[in-house]
Amino acid sequence: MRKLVAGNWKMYGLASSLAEIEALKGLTGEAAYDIVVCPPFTLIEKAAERAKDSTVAIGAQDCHPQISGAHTGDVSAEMLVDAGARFVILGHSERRVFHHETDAVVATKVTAAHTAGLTAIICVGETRSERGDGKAIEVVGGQLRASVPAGASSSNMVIAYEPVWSIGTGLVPTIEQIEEIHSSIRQMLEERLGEDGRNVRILYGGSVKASNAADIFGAANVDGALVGGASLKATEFAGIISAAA
Ligand SMILES: O=C(CO)COP(=O)(O)O
Repeated sequence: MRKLVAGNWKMYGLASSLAEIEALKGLTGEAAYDIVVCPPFTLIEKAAERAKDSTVAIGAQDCHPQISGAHTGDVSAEMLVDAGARFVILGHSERRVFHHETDAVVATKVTAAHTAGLTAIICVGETRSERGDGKAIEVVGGQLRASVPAGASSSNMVIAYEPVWSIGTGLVPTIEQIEEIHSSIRQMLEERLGEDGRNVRILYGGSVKASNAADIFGAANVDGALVGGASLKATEFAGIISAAA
């Protein structure tokens, strides 16, 4: 499967950071992979202009479940499309923790994203204590079943497995642990979507760097990466992308 490497800039990035996108455009000659950059809302339109006519796609990091309304400070999926986004990250653990987003809320947002024509990157992942209790597969399975709405398919959904304990910590699961979870996600997708479940890309996220990307991409059922910190530096991110070729 063609790999997808997505960068999640989180709450980092000013207009001056857009030079990173120029650097990535130079990489896309062979295009053996898809590249997505998800800057903060404020940079989406400018980022989309910079990425125009290249294979770098732009994504957002959240959207509101409704198409419009009296929701001060929120941004709808339709607005993201209007600004030039094609992807949106939904259900990231930082949204689940700091904004109390439940699986049900995530599912509603995914439906809103699909209605607007966006591809949703749906994040799931266990905490350190859940893994310690031997519940990683159960937790990830529960999140997946409840966060993926009707109408989701391989053409409008990507799954990102991001163990919470690995995000920003430098701790990375073993390849066996990654394969175990990714294969259970694949199985659930096939149960849910039939044959199309085989075509859904499953990304790994959590402390991915240029130095560990090749090993991670070599794991079974790993179809790319969702990269936080290392996506902020073009040379490091380019190293990760090259490992996907
Ligand atoms: O949360 C992440 C991507 O969404 C991962 O972050 P890091 O790559 O910084 O660990």
